[in-house]
Amino acid sequence: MILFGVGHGTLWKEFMQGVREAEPSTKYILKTLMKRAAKRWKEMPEADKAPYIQSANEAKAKKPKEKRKTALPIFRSRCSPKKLGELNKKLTNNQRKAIERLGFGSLLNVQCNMFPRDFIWKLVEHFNPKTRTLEFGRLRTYEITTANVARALGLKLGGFVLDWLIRQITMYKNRGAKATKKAGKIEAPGVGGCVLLLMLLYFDKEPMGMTVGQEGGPLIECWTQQHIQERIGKEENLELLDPTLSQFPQPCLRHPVIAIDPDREAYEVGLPFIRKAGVENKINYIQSDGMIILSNLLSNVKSFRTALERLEGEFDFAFVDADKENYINYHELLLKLVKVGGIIAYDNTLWQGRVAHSEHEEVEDTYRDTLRKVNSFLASDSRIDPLLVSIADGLTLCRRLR
Ligand SMILES: C[S@@+](CC[C@H](N)C(=O)[O-])C[C@H]1O[C@@H](n2cnc3c(N)ncnc32)[C@H](O)[C@@H]1O
Repeated sequence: MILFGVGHGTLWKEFMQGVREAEPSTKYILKTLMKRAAKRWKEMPEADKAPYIQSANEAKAKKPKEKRKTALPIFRSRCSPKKLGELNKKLTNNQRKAIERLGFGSLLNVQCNMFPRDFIWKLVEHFNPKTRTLEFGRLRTYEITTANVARALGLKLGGFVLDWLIRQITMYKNRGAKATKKAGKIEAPGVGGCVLLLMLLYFDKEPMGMTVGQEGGPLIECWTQQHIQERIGKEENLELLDPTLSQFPQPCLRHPVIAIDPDREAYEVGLPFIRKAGVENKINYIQSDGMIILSNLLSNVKSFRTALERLEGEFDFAFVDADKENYINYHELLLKLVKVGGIIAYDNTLWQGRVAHSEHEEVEDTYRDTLRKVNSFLASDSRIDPLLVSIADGLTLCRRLR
């Protein structure tokens, strides 16, 4: 919208005042008013525009633009139907024919220019590359076959695409979905392969009343952005969107157990005991970096919004036993997620007694200083009532006061 592109707050105010005075009983919707204001701006002689532009520029110079806080993406992917669509538009006829001859003609007709990252990430989390199935608890599993892939992408054979996808997701899971630092910036972990495919196949197997692609044509040619939005909307209505919540029986919804660790094997060490205790269905393991997940739970990322509404201030207890350098950062996020009166526990706060060594005593590990800082920070934080319990390696229990 031109009007706001140049920042004419003053013009808008004047315009609104004029509308209110001249048409006091008219109720316009904002969009209509904005269109009218934009038209007026367009028709205004340049000389009349000048003072508005000047005042907008002055206001801009006075107020430095605040950096928009966006949540860290959960994962990076090079899979982009939008870019593919843009590329397709630039192809010559000969190039298109060559692509068709190679058997990839359906990719020239890709309809979905949308990549719902959170949703796809959840499907990646639920995809078991060993069994080639999307697993949502024991009762909902969908096997992905090469024939499914071939149909979804309109290929003669889907084996190589599926093998590639499985290899990439296996690597992502084995590597540990850990954020990396590049040029001082935290980067979300990357997943290779055609991950969009997982979503199209899942929709095909769980259409939730939609008939897109049921004629049998390539799914990639059938699913448009509108279809995808509608289908995801249905998932939201059924409260299935967030697997964090969907896997729990109703009475546990308010208090799910979320276990975060980038190392799946570490989680699998405990799994037999979890199974023996019969509580596997109450634990949602997320293979990822703690900071990424906690900050996303508190962000406005669309599909996490449901989780936020339910989870902010809803946790009774949090246990932190990883990534000591981030304890203080976790603390800030956990103070939002854990309810007032709830407990946040930090492990290893005595660090085998080394935190009590004198300042000048030589020690060969960096965690001593880190944990000393953590201990002083917690001891002086008025939002909590901390208690350092001298069991095992030291466990600090913090009760949230406000
Ligand atoms: C000391 S072990 C935890 C042991 C577990 N709490 C227990 O008592 O059996 C530390 C774990 O933290 C995990 N970890 C390391 N960095 C992490 C991070 N950034 N986010 C989440 N977990 C992380 C490691 O993979 C490792 O499994």
